[in-house]
Amino acid sequence: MIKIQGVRKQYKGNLVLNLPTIKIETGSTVGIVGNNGAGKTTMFRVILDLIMPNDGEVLLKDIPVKGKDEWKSFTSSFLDEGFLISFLTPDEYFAFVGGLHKMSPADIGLALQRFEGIFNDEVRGKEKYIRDLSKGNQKKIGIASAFLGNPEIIILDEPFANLDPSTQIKLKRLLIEYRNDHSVTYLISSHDLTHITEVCDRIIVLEKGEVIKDLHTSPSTLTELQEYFNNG
Ligand SMILES: Nc1ncnc2c1ncn2[C@@H]1O[C@H](COP(=O)(O)OP(=O)(O)OP(=O)(O)O)[C@@H](O)[C@H]1O
Repeated sequence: MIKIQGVRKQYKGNLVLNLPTIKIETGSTVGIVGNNGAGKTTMFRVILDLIMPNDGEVLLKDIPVKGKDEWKSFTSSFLDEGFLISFLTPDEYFAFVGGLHKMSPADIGLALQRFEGIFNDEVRGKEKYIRDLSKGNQKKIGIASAFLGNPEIIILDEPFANLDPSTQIKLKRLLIEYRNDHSVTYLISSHDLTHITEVCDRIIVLEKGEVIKDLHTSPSTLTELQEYFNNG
């Protein structure tokens, strides 16, 4: 269970996030949508204790993220390329992240097998540094790394952005298949309403830091979201 309790974040007096109590059940897949500047990334950064809220708190499996470390062993994320180590090759980076989870090279290889289709022979076994890869391939490395170590909570900020259409479809399938095989809670932001409604069972719409809608996905959700953003 993820509990977000009255989180507010201000920058220079501007309130950019003003969340009510939000409870996210274990095993659910929650999509966060909203126009540019709505507060999606800020929300993820607060959840991951990368920035401090002015008010409120976040608990992951009842552990407050602020001041505790225990939640880090079951929570993983990829928000942006800043998470990568650009002077490593992809394999060196996977070894580094896998090492943090005490995974053997064989276990890392096994865990990455499900990403082979997504990597499309452009990521593993290459002697190129991450900094020299395309934005899309960098994103693939970050997303794949977030799945190392069997995390229980995975937070992905705009995972479909910068990926080619076939990779987006493969990623969508992978997210669903992984969820079917493992007990995982996802928090995923996206500007792609079709992908997000296909993958998520609950969708939260943010606007100027406020929750505008909190929907359980149904056959009418995509139309409802399209109408909402059409009128925005
Ligand atoms: N470090 C910062 N200093 C000042 N303002 C910030 C800072 N970080 C974020 N903001 C502001 O907070 C608001 C929310 O930004 P955030 O990046 O969370 O939005 P977002 O929904 O992720 O947007 P996008 O879809 O463009 O990625 C924006 O108005 C942004 O300018």
